[in-house]
Amino acid sequence: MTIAFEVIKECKDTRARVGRLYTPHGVVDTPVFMPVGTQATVKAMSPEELEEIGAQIILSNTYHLYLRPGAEIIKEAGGLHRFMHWNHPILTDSGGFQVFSLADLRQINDEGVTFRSHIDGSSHFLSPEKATEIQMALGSDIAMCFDECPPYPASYEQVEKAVKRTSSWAERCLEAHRREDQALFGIVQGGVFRDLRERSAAELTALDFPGYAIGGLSVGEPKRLMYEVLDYTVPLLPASKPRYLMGVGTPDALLEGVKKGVDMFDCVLPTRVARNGLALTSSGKVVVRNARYARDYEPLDPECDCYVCRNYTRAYIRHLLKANEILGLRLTTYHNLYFLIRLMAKIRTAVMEGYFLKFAEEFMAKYLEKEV
Ligand SMILES: CN(C)CCSCc1cc(N)cc2c(=O)[nH]c(N)nc12
Repeated sequence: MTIAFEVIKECKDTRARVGRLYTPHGVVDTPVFMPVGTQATVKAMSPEELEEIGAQIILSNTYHLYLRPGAEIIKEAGGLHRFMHWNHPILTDSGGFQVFSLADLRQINDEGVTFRSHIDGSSHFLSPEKATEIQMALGSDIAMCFDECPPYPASYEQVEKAVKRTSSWAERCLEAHRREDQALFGIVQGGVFRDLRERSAAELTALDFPGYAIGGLSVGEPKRLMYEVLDYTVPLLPASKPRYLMGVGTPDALLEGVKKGVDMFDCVLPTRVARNGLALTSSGKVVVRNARYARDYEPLDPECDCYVCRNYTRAYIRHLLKANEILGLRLTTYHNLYFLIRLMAKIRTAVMEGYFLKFAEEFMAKYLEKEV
């Protein structure tokens, strides 16, 4: 069995649950936030710092690694874990989303997708089989099916077509998948249309994947619409298998997602906003680049016990960011990742000890009390 999941504790007044995901590279306590390492690195962080922060599993991308350095090089290097010196679980996204969002799309048909590389304009073709082969070469613990994620908004017909393709491509990925030590997760599509979500979930759960992602959300739709879709989509997925909400998210969305029964999350937010000098704190967002912090000798978050908040001030980090010093990016990224990973640990404790709903309400009251 490449992957096993067990529910440890269910919340009595919400769908939240604490679980444990057993993978070839270690155990993951869920709910879990997965830092994104698109090009085989979580930007500005070393693997040792990720371990220090408490990262359990990271994400990487088929599309990017196929284009550069190429799956062959990573395979020759002994696989993605050896290549990037990360000896814990890795999940790779299939490239479906990136091809649609990054590449210069040439053609998409039932066979696959022809596109021009966003790096050098060279022409490429990705199919369910190829995306699966690349992930087998990378050797991630969890591979994702090659799916079609429609934009938002999208017409019913467009989303229906994407559901049909996603289901047919999922079967082809399953057919092509040959690695015993790698789990393949299905991705449910269906946009914001309930009947299409039901159809996609039914067709994918019939294929009996070891885990399921909810795709097609966090693509620009209003948050309340995402929550509405989650309310009726999560119950369609088997309770005994992990549920992964792709591309989410912010502290409020993580809490809502956990409340609605989601186990796994990924988002570029904490690393991306760090590069714009924005820190996540227990009282809300701190845009530490702002002049108001020039003489602020407090830590990014006075309530945070991370290495950065114990040793550096807002004034210093603001100086580094304004001076375009690399350490500024590193310190802000380190803190933002720690903040989200620590939030997930607090959530798991709250579910285990039966006060999750109270914890969520108190956290949100404080987090949104002011845009600092
Ligand atoms: C670094 N990230 C941008 C990539 C990781 S998560 C990407 C991602 C995000 C979102 N929102 C939806 C989807 C989706 O529907 N399908 C796939 N395959 N990936 C998705």
